[in-house]
Amino acid sequence: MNRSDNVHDDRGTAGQEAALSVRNLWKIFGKGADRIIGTPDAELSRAELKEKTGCVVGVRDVSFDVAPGEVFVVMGLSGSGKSTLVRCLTRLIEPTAGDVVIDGQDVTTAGESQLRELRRHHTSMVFQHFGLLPHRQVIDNVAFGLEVRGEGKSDRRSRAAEIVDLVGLSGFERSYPDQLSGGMQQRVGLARALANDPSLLLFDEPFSALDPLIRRDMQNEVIRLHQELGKTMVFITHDLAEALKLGDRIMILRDGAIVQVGTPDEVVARPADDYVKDFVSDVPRSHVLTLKWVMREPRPDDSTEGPVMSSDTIVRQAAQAALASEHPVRVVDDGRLVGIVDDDAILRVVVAEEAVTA
Ligand SMILES: Nc1ncnc2c1ncn2[C@@H]1O[C@H](COP(=O)(O)OP(=O)(O)OP(=O)(O)O)[C@@H](O)[C@H]1O
Repeated sequence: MNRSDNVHDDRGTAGQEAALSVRNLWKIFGKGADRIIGTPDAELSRAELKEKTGCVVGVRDVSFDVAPGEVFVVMGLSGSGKSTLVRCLTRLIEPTAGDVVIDGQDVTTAGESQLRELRRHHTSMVFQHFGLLPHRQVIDNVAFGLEVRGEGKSDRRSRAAEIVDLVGLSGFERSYPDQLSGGMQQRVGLARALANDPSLLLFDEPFSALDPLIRRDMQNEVIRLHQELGKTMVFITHDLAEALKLGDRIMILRDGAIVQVGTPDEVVARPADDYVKDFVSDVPRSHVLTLKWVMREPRPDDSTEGPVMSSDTIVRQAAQAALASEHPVRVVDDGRLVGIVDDDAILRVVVAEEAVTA
């Protein structure tokens, strides 16, 4: 397939070098997998291919770019290929075909030592099951990556202490993992991932095993850390609410292939197909949609006295002022009138949502 044909969405990197660039990535599990790509068998569905060859498609011809500082969420049902994809990025799983470039370095052709350097210095991963070393105190778990990298004890301890503080674990430096709650253990996981100052953080369903309230705290923690540190993040989840909360963009996978890539409001407003529509059907739309999706063209007879808002205002935030005014909202971007929002456009979103949640 022509490469440019398969780049679903590269707006995230317009005009700048991507932090992560993935092209035509495939992972097929099973014997003879590398002989399938490029043949008609590669076009078979996952079930058909398994039936015919015994091989299983984990990731199917996936291409995307992630911009520096972007939070890119990969979402899909169980078995859609999320974990396989994220593991292929640093070759914890060897891709069957395709290219991965991180910070300008070609991962797919990297030799052993380059790969080690990339894993130690450029990327870090946060796992669902924490992966902490049980016989080490928090401080030494956090410092572990620095130790592997060969840094001296006092340097790595002082760096680890900084990061422990950053993730809100001061006072627990000397605790062992089993003395901590699940949420706190995952804070250690986060701290360990941040300790080597990676440019790319990979999260594989990190909060799926946590209670809902702790999970919300941890999501807020990721948002805070992202605001403070500006790291590029690829975040895997099967939870749409989490995806919408964290993602600058969301990529939805089914059977290993991309179904849609878009901003949260795009995915909710224009689901690419019934699979995505199903996912977003019970999302509170007023919390996600912006005025851009509900405004209409201005007309010469429109009132000029309505409240002024930008097109990226969330409908829920606009609703009160919009409905309180006798005049429709004037949507103004960069000093230019780009649309009008009538009360009924707001009500359609809010009322439809009440019907869903009732
Ligand atoms: N080592 C393997 N050998 C064979 N098939 C595998 C292997 N690992 C994964 N698969 C298959 O690849 C597909 C994608 O699996 P993957 O674990 O990446 O999905 P996922 O979206 O991460 O699912 P989950 O949310 O359940 O973790 C599945 O059909 C899975 O059975």
